[in-house]
Amino acid sequence: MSCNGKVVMDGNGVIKNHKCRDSDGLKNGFDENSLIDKYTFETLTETSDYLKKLVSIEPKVGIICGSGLGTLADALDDKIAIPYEDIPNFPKSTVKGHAGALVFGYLSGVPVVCMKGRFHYYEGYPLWKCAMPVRVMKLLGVTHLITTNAAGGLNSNYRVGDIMLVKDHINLIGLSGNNPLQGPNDERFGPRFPPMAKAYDKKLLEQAKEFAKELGLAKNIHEGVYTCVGGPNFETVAELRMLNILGADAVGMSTVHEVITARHCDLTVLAFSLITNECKADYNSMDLANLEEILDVGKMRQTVLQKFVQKIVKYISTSEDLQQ
Ligand SMILES: O=P(O)(O)O[C@H]1O[C@H](CO)[C@@H](O)[C@H]1O
Ligand code: HPA
Repeated sequence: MSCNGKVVMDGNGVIKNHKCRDSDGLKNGFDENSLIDKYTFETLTETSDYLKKLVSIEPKVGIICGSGLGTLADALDDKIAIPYEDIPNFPKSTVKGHAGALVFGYLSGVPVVCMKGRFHYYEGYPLWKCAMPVRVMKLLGVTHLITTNAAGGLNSNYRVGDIMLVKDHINLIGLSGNNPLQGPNDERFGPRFPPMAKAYDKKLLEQAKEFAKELGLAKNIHEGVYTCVGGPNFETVAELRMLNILGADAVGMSTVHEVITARHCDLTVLAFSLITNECKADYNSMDLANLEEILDVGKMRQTVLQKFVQKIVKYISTSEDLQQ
């Protein structure tokens, strides 16, 4: 039975024509937008094998470029960029500020792969699809993930242009029952119940803080809690107040599902947010977040962030105790 866009229910409210109700399970007949992971290990191996044949670079570090941060990929030497639309099983980027290419190359002499453009839940992709490139990175041989984002600053000490190293997250979408790991678990990726209490590598975070100071960012560097909302609308004042109470320091619409997927398959993770707007939980505030401003802040910080990431990648490649 196929899914033709019209949902047909039986008398008990059970969907009859949905592909994911078929008996052939994970491999075939799955609805594209099912909440449950459809990419099998074999499907993702097909994707990584395609890339391995095309590119001889064997990346050690994966980098995900946040909104307005695509220029992180421009700093690579000997770049090879492959548009997402040419990669088997890859979704496509649909948001301004996210170019849509996988870029292989070298940073400080270290082989890396960059996602120049990520996938967001609000684009209509289920979380497992948003996060699938992380598993492809793992299959390519990546051991460390650096994931970046543009985020609104909830912490009243944060200013536009500051950088927040993510020390922890609140998975708002996950707590309400939507998680990229939902569905049957394939142990070849990782365990059924992965711990998430130490998702962000402490040593890498401390070192990144030192690098930020060396780059003159001592007053601009923070560590804090990131929370991911579904978007695409920015938050209401009441929602911002709630996020403050929950203990979040920055809010965005990405990253958390990538980190969960990365930790599930045992990648070491560093994440940072570029604070692109200050979230004022005040009905009289005239500051309303908008994409153009967010992208401008990315431009303003592009050179220093390229240097920052370069230093981190070099450290990863040389630090004995971070080797996996
Ligand atoms: O998280 P990244 O991809 O950096 O993008 C952030 O910026 C966009 C809002 O302008 C949202 O997509 C938000 O998540
Ligand atoms: N809210 C959600 N996502 C964001 C924001 C914000 O204020 N700024 C950048 N991404």
